[in-house]
Amino acid sequence: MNKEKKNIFLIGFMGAGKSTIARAIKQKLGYPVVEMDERIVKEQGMPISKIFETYGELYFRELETKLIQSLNQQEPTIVSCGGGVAMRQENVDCMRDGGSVVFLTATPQTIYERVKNSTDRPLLNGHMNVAYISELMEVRRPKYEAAADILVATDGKTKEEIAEEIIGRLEE
Ligand SMILES: Nc1ncnc2c1ncn2[C@@H]1O[C@H](COP(=O)(O)OP(=O)(O)O)[C@@H](O)[C@H]1O
Ligand SMILES: O=C(O)C1=C[C@@H](OP(=O)(O)O)[C@@H](O)[C@H](O)C1
Ligand SMILES: [Mg+2]
Repeated sequence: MNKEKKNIFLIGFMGAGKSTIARAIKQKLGYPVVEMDERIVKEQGMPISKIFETYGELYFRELETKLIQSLNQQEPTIVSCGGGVAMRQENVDCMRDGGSVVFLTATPQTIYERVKNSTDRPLLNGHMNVAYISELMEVRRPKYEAAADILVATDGKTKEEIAEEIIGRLEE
């Protein structure tokens, strides 16, 4: 692993497993995890859906940018990004400066199965179906791909398998 690039940023669509895999990598490497959504929820004192509802999406996006720019680079950290973080070039520049960027993928069907009961992903409110997930994923895919150092498919793999694959590929 490149010692200058200490952090591991997990990016990808909602439900790709960023939060889950961040914890699985922590189990293996012992690095602390920054869960971006969780930090923002704590700081704002309300769930993501409430932040969107009260202040709008742009406000949330600004909070994401501020947070990613403030991340402590002193010790290696695993960063579980929100699914929209890689859509802003300034966020991507910041991630690429501070670490390795890992794009987790899953098919729209897999994503749907993973998030269908979720009530705190406001972008999917009223659109909880495979067709919409597929459409939004295609819009976002070029940005995820451009931001990433490596791409790891997650369909049909356990979190431990995915974590090991990521660690192995980053060590190459
Ligand atoms: N590899 C996997 N296999 C099966 N279920 C998974 C896998 N990765 C994540 N999940 C499940 O999918 C849901 C969404 O995962 P999460 O980590 O919250 O995704 P993200 O942070 O990318 O939105 C959770 O219920 C999680 O347990
Ligand atoms: O893709 C997005 O734009 C978002 C993804 C969510 O995080 P997860 O990817 O962890 O669901 C959360 O940050 C917010 O609802 C917006
Ligand atoms: Mg998450």
